[in-house]
Amino acid sequence: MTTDFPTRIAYAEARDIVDRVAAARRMPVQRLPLSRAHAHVLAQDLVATLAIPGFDNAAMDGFALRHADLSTEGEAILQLQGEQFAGAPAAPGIAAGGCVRITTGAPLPAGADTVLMKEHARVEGDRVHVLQPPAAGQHVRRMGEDVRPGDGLLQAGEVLTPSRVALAASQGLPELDVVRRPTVAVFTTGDELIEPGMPLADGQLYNSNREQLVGLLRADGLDPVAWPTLPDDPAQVESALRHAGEAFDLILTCGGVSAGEKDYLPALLQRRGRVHFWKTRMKPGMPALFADGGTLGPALFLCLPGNPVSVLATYHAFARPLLDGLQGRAPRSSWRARLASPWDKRHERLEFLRGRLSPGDDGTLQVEPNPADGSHRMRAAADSDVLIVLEEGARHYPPGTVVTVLPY
Ligand SMILES: Nc1nc2c(c(=O)[nH]1)N[C@H]1C(S)=C(S)[C@@H](COP(=O)(O)OP(=O)(O)OC[C@H]3O[C@@H](n4cnc5c(N)ncnc54)[C@H](O)[C@@H]3O)O[C@H]1N2
Ligand code: MOO
Repeated sequence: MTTDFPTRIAYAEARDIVDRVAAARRMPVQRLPLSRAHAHVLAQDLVATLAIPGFDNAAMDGFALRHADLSTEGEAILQLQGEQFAGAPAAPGIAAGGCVRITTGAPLPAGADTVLMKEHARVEGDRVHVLQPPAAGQHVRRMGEDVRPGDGLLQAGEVLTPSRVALAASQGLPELDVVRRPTVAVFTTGDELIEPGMPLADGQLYNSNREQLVGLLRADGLDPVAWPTLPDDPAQVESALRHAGEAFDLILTCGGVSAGEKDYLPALLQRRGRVHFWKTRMKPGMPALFADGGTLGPALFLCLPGNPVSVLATYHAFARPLLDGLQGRAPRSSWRARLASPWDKRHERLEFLRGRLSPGDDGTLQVEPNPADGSHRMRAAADSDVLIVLEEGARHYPPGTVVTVLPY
């Protein structure tokens, strides 16, 4: 069969296509209050306007003093001249030989340069005995030592972790420009599928991929909508996908994308959509198909194979990079580990094995491949915590080989 789209391509080629399409379909920017901006991809650079700390202040509860007053031989005794609490403007100043009671975060009174911890002092009336003299400048947090005005703080493309949202809050910003998250519709397909909780007849099995996909998407900060399972009926498949294709940014399907008599998705997307690629030289997940919706609507369609482990692998191989690209997310870090056991591939294709990560005796990460490598072996996926990426080409992997791992 001749096709007008790439097929049986290398994973790197498929990823290039995904990345290119995603970049051309970047999601719009929206301004959100901080409390709703969490976990979004930032769409602006953030430059500091405020110094943090905004003023010299105490790092400990105790007494603000002038270090020069401690230079006498023997135990210094200072005159208590007042109090300085957090939230009040800095006290006017300390006279020679004096000190001011101060709490953590309170501005340092003019002239003071050091804080004596409460535990290192003994107070008798208005006299403060210095039991353990602090070093010059000790327990003082200097204005601007963390952030200076003009510093670059955050960059577009970074994910807003709680610490980053907090950093924006510390600059007094009530809102941030973030990338709108893609809306995602999830479809499972196949007459054999039954929802958990319903009785199972001969030849049927429970739908496990829906929960898997919804969980993967939620863990990536998305809010997917799972549609009822599509029956193996081309008219119903077309109708449902057309409705979803008009309403969502991305349609994720699983099953019905291979060569079976009831695999209707490839023909439908060739007829009504524009296929970017179908079939990649990888295992599992070979039949995955990626397309523009065309007359099915403006959505992108990523059709994953039905086998549960293929869903896991293709989510990481294609869906996550696509979602990252649509949101302009900065590249994720790549993790590597040493194979704890040898592995021989039975083919040259790129392979995503399941494995369990553990710290090795020498402190480097080790990964133990799970021998149950069939794409229906869900239990092996549940017993594991990473996908092990074995590149296309090489087949023999001795123990100790450094491999890329994708944690899940
Ligand atoms: N002649 C060929 N046969 C197959 C090929 C091929 O190239 N030529 N590819 C094989 C590969 S590789 C895969 S992967 C599967 C993928 O097929 P489909 O995407 O069409 O998926 P289905 O046939 O619908 O389902 C496969 C398998 O997964 C089970 N399944 C489906 N959905 C769910 C779900 N939601 N929850 C749990 N399990 C599900 C389904 O019952 C099947 O057992 O095709 C090979 N065949
Ligand atoms: O490539 Mo299919 O996704 O293994 O069983």
